[in-house]
Amino acid sequence: MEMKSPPPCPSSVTVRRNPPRRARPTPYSAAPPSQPPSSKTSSAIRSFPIEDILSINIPDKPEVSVSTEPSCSEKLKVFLRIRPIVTHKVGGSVKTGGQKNVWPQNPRKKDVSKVVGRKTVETCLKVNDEHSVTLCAPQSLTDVRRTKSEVYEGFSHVFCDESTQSEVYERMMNPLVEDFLKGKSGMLAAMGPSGSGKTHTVFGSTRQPGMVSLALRHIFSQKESGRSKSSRAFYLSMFEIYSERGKGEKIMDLSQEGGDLYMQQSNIKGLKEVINDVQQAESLIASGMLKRSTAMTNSNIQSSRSQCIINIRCDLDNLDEDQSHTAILTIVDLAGAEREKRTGNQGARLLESNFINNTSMVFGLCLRLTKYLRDFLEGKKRMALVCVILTAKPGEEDYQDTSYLLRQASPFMNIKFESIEEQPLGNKRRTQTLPKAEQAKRMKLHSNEVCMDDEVKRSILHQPHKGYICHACSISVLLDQKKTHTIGFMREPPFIVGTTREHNQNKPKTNNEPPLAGVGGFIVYFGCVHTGSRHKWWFPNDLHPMYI
Ligand SMILES: Nc1ncnc2c1ncn2[C@@H]1O[C@H](COP(=O)(O)OP(=O)(O)OP(=O)(O)O)[C@@H](O)[C@H]1O
Repeated sequence: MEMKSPPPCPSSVTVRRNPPRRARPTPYSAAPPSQPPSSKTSSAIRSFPIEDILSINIPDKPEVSVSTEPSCSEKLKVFLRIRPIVTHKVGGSVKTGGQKNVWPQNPRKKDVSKVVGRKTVETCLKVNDEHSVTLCAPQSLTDVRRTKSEVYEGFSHVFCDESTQSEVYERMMNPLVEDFLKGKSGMLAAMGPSGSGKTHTVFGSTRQPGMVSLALRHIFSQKESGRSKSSRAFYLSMFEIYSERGKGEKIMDLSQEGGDLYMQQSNIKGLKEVINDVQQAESLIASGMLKRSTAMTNSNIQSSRSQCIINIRCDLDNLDEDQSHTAILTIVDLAGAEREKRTGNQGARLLESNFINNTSMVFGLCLRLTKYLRDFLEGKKRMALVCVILTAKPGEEDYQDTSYLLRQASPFMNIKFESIEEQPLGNKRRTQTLPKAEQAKRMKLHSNEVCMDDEVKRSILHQPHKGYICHACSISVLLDQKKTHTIGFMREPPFIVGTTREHNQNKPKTNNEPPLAGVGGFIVYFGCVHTGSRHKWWFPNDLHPMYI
């Protein structure tokens, strides 16, 4: 009898790196009320690293009304752009990587190997479809470490190496700009390893303008067509965050006469904003690019050595409704993550690399925490769309960089956040349709805030420190069972939005500190971007522990 031979062993196994998973819900229970508050409680809260974020200068009064419509959940948009393989000669050998002002002829082959010049270059990244890629380990690694190929899926869109700037713009940037023109803020951040095409995507070149130029042209073409009743004024600023020899970080205004900037309460002071027309805006970008710190590294002939941030601000005045509103479109070109081994950086360059890697990592972490920190990441910008474009290098020798990027970004795909729709400018505020009982519960955090009706206001005035709920973001200050003591803040899912400071003075200094002479306590700071208010709340030590 003829024996059938078993099927050959696959040389590589496909692993789905980011299968759709349900996040475990955050436990919704507080510590037992009987448990006395300890220093442990306050220190746990104090370790929540958002002190800086909370000091964002939020305007006292919101500029637009916020509806009480149920919020809808939105996904962080993550795009992947694969750079074409470029070869250049370094010391007689052909290397893949970035080369200044050399535009490769994109090969038409969709195979995993690409013919560049006379040399065949293996690629490590294969596009499966619009939303997924397979990362294939090079032969050398599969032999030694039995490294498997991995599928990464869930991207909003994968741009292959042949994609043009205008294709990327249409799919990724255009929705952001359209929303921005309607008064919604948004952010695009480009992240990826050094030399992967972040700066190319964001700024491009004269022949291939990038997202910033295309967005400006789009914005000004709308402005000139004067299609709405609103009057709009646009402003543009460009600055970089860099580190000199790894010592601290500095901010530099990249406008022509701009110099060093400094932070004041998380606001950048002295940043110049210009704009009248698209030419002026583009010349600011061009001169900013010349000023930006760049250097030659092994990965990129003109590598960005700073995080560059461009803000396009739009002040909308609705002539009919006598309302004004500000929206900001932020575009971030992050410096590329670098592996020391690959860049061969030393001395000052190495210190710079450490700074870049650290800030990129922190940015990555912030994005992972977006579902919690989104409000703070956005600062005063409401209802922002956040997009990330990952740029990847597909060369065989780029495997490690690309693998790191995809692994780091994989959790981004699952980030969802609650978005609360703003009413479009010019619409009258919706009237409250909530049941009376519910309305009574909805007390405001500050007596001078707007989304509060008179009934609620009266109840607050009578109980000025009992606990309030913000309509828009449902951050609430909880009361204990007798409704006489504040025991914490919560939200859906519950989380603390504040930081604490020991406060043992007998006599409170402000109205927010209830006059409980002789009782020590601590203060919780928190902010609400929807109502535009910052709050400070005092907790006596002998009250119930807080929700964490
Ligand atoms: N899609 C693309 N098409 C053609 N050339 C590209 C593309 N992406 C990048 N390049 C070229 O590759 C080189 C490196 O790109 P770029 O400087 O944009 O990388 P980067 O990610 O910003 O690097 P760094 O983080 O070091 O600043 C440049 O010469 C750029 O022109």
